[in-house]
Amino acid sequence: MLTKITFFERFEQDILSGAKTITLRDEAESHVFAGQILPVSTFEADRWFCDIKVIEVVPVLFSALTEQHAAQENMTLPELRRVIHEIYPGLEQLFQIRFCVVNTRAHPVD
Ligand SMILES: CC(=O)Nc1ccn([C@@H]2O[C@H](CO)[C@@H](O)[C@H]2O)c(=O)n1
Repeated sequence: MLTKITFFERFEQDILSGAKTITLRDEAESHVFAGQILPVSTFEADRWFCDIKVIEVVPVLFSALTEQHAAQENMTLPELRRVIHEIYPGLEQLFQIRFCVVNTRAHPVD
Protein backbone atom coordinates (compact mmCIF):
# COMPACT_ATOMS: atom_id res chain seq x y z
CA MET A 1 0.00 0.00 0.00
CA LEU A 2 1.26 3.49 -0.85
CA THR A 3 1.69 5.85 2.10
CA LYS A 4 2.88 8.87 0.10
CA ILE A 5 2.88 9.97 -3.51
CA THR A 6 5.16 12.18 -5.60
CA PHE A 7 4.39 14.45 -8.55
CA PHE A 8 6.69 16.26 -10.93
CA GLU A 9 7.17 19.83 -9.74
CA ARG A 10 5.65 21.21 -12.93
CA PHE A 11 2.23 19.91 -11.84
CA GLU A 12 2.27 21.47 -8.37
CA GLN A 13 0.28 24.61 -9.21
CA ASP A 14 -2.33 22.67 -11.20
CA ILE A 15 -2.83 20.34 -8.23
CA LEU A 16 -3.07 23.16 -5.67
CA SER A 17 -5.48 25.18 -7.83
CA GLY A 18 -7.77 22.20 -8.40
CA ALA A 19 -7.15 22.21 -12.18
CA LYS A 20 -5.65 18.70 -12.01
CA THR A 21 -7.87 16.19 -10.23
CA ILE A 22 -6.55 12.84 -11.46
CA THR A 23 -3.24 11.12 -11.93
CA LEU A 24 -2.59 8.08 -14.09
CA ARG A 25 -0.13 5.61 -12.60
CA ASP A 26 1.23 2.14 -13.20
CA GLU A 27 0.18 -0.90 -11.20
CA ALA A 28 2.97 -0.43 -8.66
CA GLU A 29 1.53 2.99 -7.70
CA SER A 30 -2.13 1.95 -7.80
CA HIS A 31 -2.38 0.47 -4.32
CA VAL A 32 -4.36 3.22 -2.68
CA PHE A 33 -8.00 3.21 -1.59
CA ALA A 34 -10.93 5.61 -1.49
CA GLY A 35 -10.79 7.82 1.58
CA GLN A 36 -7.06 7.46 2.07
CA ILE A 37 -5.17 10.67 2.86
CA LEU A 38 -1.76 10.80 1.20
CA PRO A 39 1.05 13.31 1.72
CA VAL A 40 2.21 14.72 -1.63
CA SER A 41 5.82 15.68 -2.38
CA THR A 42 7.69 16.83 -5.43
CA PHE A 43 9.55 14.08 -7.23
CA GLU A 44 12.61 16.27 -7.78
CA ALA A 45 13.28 17.56 -4.24
CA ASP A 46 10.91 15.42 -2.16
CA ARG A 47 9.38 18.67 -0.89
CA TRP A 48 5.92 18.22 0.73
CA PHE A 49 3.32 20.59 -0.71
CA CYS A 50 -0.10 19.20 0.23
CA ASP A 51 -2.15 16.20 1.31
CA ILE A 52 -4.71 14.64 -1.02
CA LYS A 53 -7.72 12.48 -0.31
CA VAL A 54 -8.22 9.58 -2.73
CA ILE A 55 -11.75 9.59 -4.17
CA GLU A 56 -11.50 6.51 -6.36
CA VAL A 57 -9.06 4.23 -8.18
CA VAL A 58 -10.16 2.93 -11.60
CA PRO A 59 -8.21 0.88 -14.16
CA VAL A 60 -7.94 2.56 -17.58
CA LEU A 61 -6.11 1.50 -20.72
CA PHE A 62 -3.72 3.91 -22.44
CA SER A 63 -5.58 3.24 -25.69
CA ALA A 64 -8.89 4.16 -24.04
CA LEU A 65 -7.86 7.61 -22.77
CA THR A 66 -10.32 10.35 -23.74
CA GLU A 67 -10.53 14.14 -23.76
CA GLN A 68 -12.33 13.78 -20.43
CA HIS A 69 -9.25 12.22 -18.83
CA ALA A 70 -7.12 14.95 -20.40
CA ALA A 71 -9.42 17.69 -19.08
CA GLN A 72 -9.04 16.30 -15.57
CA GLU A 73 -5.26 16.53 -16.06
CA ASN A 74 -5.63 20.11 -17.38
CA MET A 75 -4.10 18.98 -20.69
CA THR A 76 -5.14 18.18 -24.22
CA LEU A 77 -5.40 14.51 -25.09
CA PRO A 78 -2.28 14.58 -27.33
CA GLU A 79 -0.35 16.25 -24.47
CA LEU A 80 -1.54 13.66 -21.97
CA ARG A 81 -0.63 10.77 -24.27
CA ARG A 82 2.85 12.23 -24.78
CA VAL A 83 3.40 12.80 -21.03
CA ILE A 84 2.35 9.26 -20.15
CA HIS A 85 4.39 7.81 -22.98
CA GLU A 86 7.47 9.60 -21.55
CA ILE A 87 6.87 8.40 -17.99
CA TYR A 88 5.63 4.89 -18.79
CA PRO A 89 6.91 3.95 -22.28
CA GLY A 90 4.83 1.20 -23.86
CA LEU A 91 2.60 0.68 -20.82
CA GLU A 92 -1.05 -0.07 -21.68
CA GLN A 93 -2.58 -0.78 -18.25
CA LEU A 94 -2.88 2.40 -16.21
CA PHE A 95 -4.80 3.26 -13.06
CA GLN A 96 -6.67 6.51 -12.65
CA ILE A 97 -6.47 7.91 -9.15
CA ARG A 98 -9.05 10.66 -8.61
CA PHE A 99 -8.30 12.95 -5.69
CA CYS A 100 -8.98 16.25 -3.98
CA VAL A 101 -6.57 18.46 -2.07
CA VAL A 102 -7.39 18.46 1.64
CA ASN A 103 -4.49 20.27 3.24
CA THR A 104 -1.77 22.64 2.07
CA ARG A 105 -0.20 23.55 5.40
CA ALA A 106 2.18 21.41 7.37
CA HIS A 107 0.61 22.52 10.64
CA PRO A 108 -2.96 23.64 9.98
CA VAL A 109 -4.42 26.32 12.20
CA ASP A 110 -8.19 25.82 12.67
C1 LIG B 1 6.96 11.82 -10.13
C2 LIG B 1 6.62 10.38 -10.13
O1 LIG B 1 7.16 9.66 -9.35
N1 LIG B 1 5.67 9.89 -10.97
C3 LIG B 1 4.72 10.61 -11.62
C4 LIG B 1 3.86 9.93 -12.46
C5 LIG B 1 2.86 10.61 -13.08
N2 LIG B 1 2.71 11.96 -12.85
C6 LIG B 1 1.64 12.68 -13.51
O2 LIG B 1 0.40 11.98 -13.50
C7 LIG B 1 -0.26 12.18 -14.75
C8 LIG B 1 -0.42 10.93 -15.55
O3 LIG B 1 0.67 10.13 -15.50
C9 LIG B 1 0.53 13.17 -15.48
O4 LIG B 1 0.07 14.42 -15.12
C10 LIG B 1 1.91 12.84 -14.93
O5 LIG B 1 2.82 13.79 -15.18
C11 LIG B 1 3.59 12.63 -12.02
O6 LIG B 1 3.46 13.85 -11.81
N3 LIG B 1 4.57 11.95 -11.42
